[in-house]
Amino acid sequence: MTSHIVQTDRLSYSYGDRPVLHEVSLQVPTGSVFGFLGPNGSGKTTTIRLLLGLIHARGHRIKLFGHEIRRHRLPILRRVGALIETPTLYPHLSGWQNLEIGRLARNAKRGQVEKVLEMVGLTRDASRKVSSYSLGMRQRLGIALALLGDPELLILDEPTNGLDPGGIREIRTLLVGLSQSYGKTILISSHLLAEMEKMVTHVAIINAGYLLFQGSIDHLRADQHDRMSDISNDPSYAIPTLEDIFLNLTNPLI
Ligand SMILES: Nc1ncnc2c1ncn2[C@@H]1O[C@H](COP(=O)(O)OP(=O)(O)OP(=O)(O)O)[C@@H](O)[C@H]1O
Repeated sequence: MTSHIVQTDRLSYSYGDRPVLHEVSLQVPTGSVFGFLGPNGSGKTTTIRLLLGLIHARGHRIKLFGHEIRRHRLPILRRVGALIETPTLYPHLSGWQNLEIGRLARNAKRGQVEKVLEMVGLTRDASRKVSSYSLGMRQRLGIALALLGDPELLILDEPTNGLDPGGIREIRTLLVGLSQSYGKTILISSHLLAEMEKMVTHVAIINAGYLLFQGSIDHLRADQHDRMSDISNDPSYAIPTLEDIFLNLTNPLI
């Protein structure tokens, strides 16, 4: 098993003549819950689309599971489950039926539907029409779709967008459970720093297409705590929150 499940090497990308990513070298540790954090428009979705082979950056090597996506796209993508913002669901069908369609499309084993329903806590609601689901339940169903085929890596782009605090908490509990009980590596993009802080083990912080930091959240906190205590000359400076750190990285005081 490779120690980094996702690796990019100075990845840059432009839409036409407009550069939006600048030499981003991401390293996502296997087994981590990796928060890919940055404000709107910072380049998170573009990076994720590149990782999934949906768009291509000429001359760049992107590796998933240690293999280059461009050369081994299909076998790699079989090991990845992805959800980009809101899932495409059939509202007039039940949760179970939506998953069965997904299972057939992915050629996943029988029994997978029941398994993923249980993983996301939707077993009791499986026979209800999706049109009667809350937004949070729809997102969980989207994650269940991504889990069909038992992928080792889940890539979720802003999965909590539009959810109320209860819905966000449900997704957080679900993702922590998927990591701890099922050993999934989860790459999750978000601009909700306070929320991410409660669930991630590692972070990458991106702003305007530049990667400002990546590493474990403990490392980030310790590093920034030292920097901020130096600046304030007060060693008892409180442990900074991710929001403090983000502001400090994007508007450095020194
Ligand atoms: N298809 C496209 N054509 C041209 N420019 C694009 C396209 N998609 C995104 N962009 C631009 O690229 C930049 C990065 O966008 P991207 O969607 O990757 O950021 P993001 O961090 O995911 O933001 P958000 O959270 O708003 O989705 C933005 O300036 C955006 O306007």
